[in-house]
Amino acid sequence: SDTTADGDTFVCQHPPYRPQLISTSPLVVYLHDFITPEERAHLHRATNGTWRRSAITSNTGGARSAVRTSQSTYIPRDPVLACIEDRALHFQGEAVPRASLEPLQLVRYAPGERYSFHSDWFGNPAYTSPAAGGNRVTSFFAYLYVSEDMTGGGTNFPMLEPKRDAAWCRILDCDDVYENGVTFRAVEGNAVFWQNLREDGTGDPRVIHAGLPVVTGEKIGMNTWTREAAPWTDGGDQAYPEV
Ligand SMILES: O=C(O)CCC(=O)C(=O)O
Ligand SMILES: [Fe+2]
Repeated sequence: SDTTADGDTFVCQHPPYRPQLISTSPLVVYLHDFITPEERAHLHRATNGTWRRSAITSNTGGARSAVRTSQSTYIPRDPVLACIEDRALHFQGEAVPRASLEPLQLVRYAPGERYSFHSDWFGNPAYTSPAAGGNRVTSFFAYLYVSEDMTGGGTNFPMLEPKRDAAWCRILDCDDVYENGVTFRAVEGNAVFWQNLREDGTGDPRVIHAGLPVVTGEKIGMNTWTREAAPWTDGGDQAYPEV
């Protein structure tokens, strides 16, 4: 067991999360119960007072933009974050070094806030040198907190083939029109995993997506990005990039 900054005793126990294949090309996998209630509660508490207006490196070089109107924060790595990192690395086969994980980024949306269509991979080579970490190979976006009254706030992938079987409607927005592709509902504890880069290392345009506007309530999510290179030091406090 280990102790977090707020004095909790925490034992890293990976939940029996359940994967569902959404698409093989591009690879998109939905993960049920990826973040435990205890982890979510801890992360929610730890964000208290640390939120700042979100920035975007890929489009604006770290500037604030109307494209992304949410608030973001980074929590220094603690036993809870390290446990989630272990899970994300394990999911990708253990060969991925921890130092290729960007510091986990939390993002919070109030009513009217959103992240317009974007790719998580960088199109600008200025951000993908080996020293900068290379490009973002994969993304996990996890729903950490969704208030009871939250409406809107899905994660939309317009290029993915929609699923029409009603069995999917618990996790996908089945009211959406066919042309909009796939919209994941924000369901606490669940996560979406996808591959950003094609085999040749170029960014895959089929995984563009948006955090749709939250209409009522509040949504908090978390990005876990795995980079091509491994510039981040293992453990310890690090300089957090503006992304
Ligand atoms: O809020 C969402 O649903 C998606 C957020 C996102 O795509 C990002 O932060 O890169
Ligand atoms: Fe994104």
